[in-house]
Amino acid sequence: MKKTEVYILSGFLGSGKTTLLKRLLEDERKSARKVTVLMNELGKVSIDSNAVEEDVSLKELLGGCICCSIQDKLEAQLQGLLMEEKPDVIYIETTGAAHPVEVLDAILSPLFADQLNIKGIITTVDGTRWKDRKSLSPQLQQLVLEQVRHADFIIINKMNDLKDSEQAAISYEIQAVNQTAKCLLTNYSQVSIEQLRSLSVSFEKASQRIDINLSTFVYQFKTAINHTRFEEFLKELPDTIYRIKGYVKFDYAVQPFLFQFSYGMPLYIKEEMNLPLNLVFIGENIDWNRIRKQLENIGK
Ligand SMILES: Nc1nc2c(ncn2[C@@H]2O[C@H](COP(=O)(O)OP(=O)(O)OP(=O)(O)O)[C@@H](O)[C@H]2O)c(=O)[nH]1
Repeated sequence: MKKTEVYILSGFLGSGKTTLLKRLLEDERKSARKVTVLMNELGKVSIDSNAVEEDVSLKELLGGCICCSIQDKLEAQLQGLLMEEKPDVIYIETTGAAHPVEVLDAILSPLFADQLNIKGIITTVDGTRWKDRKSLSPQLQQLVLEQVRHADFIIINKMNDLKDSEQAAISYEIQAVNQTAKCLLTNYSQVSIEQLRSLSVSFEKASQRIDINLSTFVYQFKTAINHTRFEEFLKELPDTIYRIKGYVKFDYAVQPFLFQFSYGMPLYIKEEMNLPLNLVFIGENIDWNRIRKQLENIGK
């Protein structure tokens, strides 16, 4: 089955995400790909949705940030989308206040993780804002840093507003924060879809690499497992596994459990339906082959 490409557009408020989206949609119009845009804004009314022409399917998630309050809604919407529209590509424009790891977490539902090819996180940076970022609150400074740190492609925008020496200093600083991402200095998010599609750091490939920032991994248990052995496995996990979610079945119960794991804390909720026993992992610099072997041992 052909997987749907997903691009997450991240970046601080006003850094050029919508400008980038418009540009990419122009490019997509020349291709025959079926495109869907998921737009997430904090307010109840969308401001940017008129950036998208009528022939592109647009789903809006209003009234909250993908990563916090409307995660379930997003999951339902994505599921509907994949079943009914089967797009070739989905662009997700996040609010400028979203943390990229949380956004990734929100779209990686164990229900359809194996239908998506998450190509990566593209972060736009306003060059002047970056230069003056010390004037932001510590929390926002941290957010801007995280958006850069977890990106696979970084677009440093508003270059013309900066002197040559400032441009050099900013790109040096940004590359020091994230050494693996491709970095481009531009005006008005001038980047082509070909440049993005060539993103070598597709998350699928990432699961085989260990020198990368953030990567994901999906594992499916074929049978019910021993709960104690599973708990032992969790205790030994590296603390750079930020998140696991999915469904597990234990040998003492007929029904499966919805399993959630973050910051070392497991949570199990009884599930009435039998669902595929997919587990989705998100982590940083993880040897997923090792994790896979450990899981295979539990399943024996
Ligand atoms: N001078 C200059 N302005 C730019 C550039 N890129 C984008 N802008 C302008 O900056 C403003 C914000 O750009 P958007 O693309 O809406 O930014 P955004 O990240 O989607 O903003 P939010 O939706 O608020 O998070 C708009 O007025 C753009 O026209 C650039 O390279 N140079």
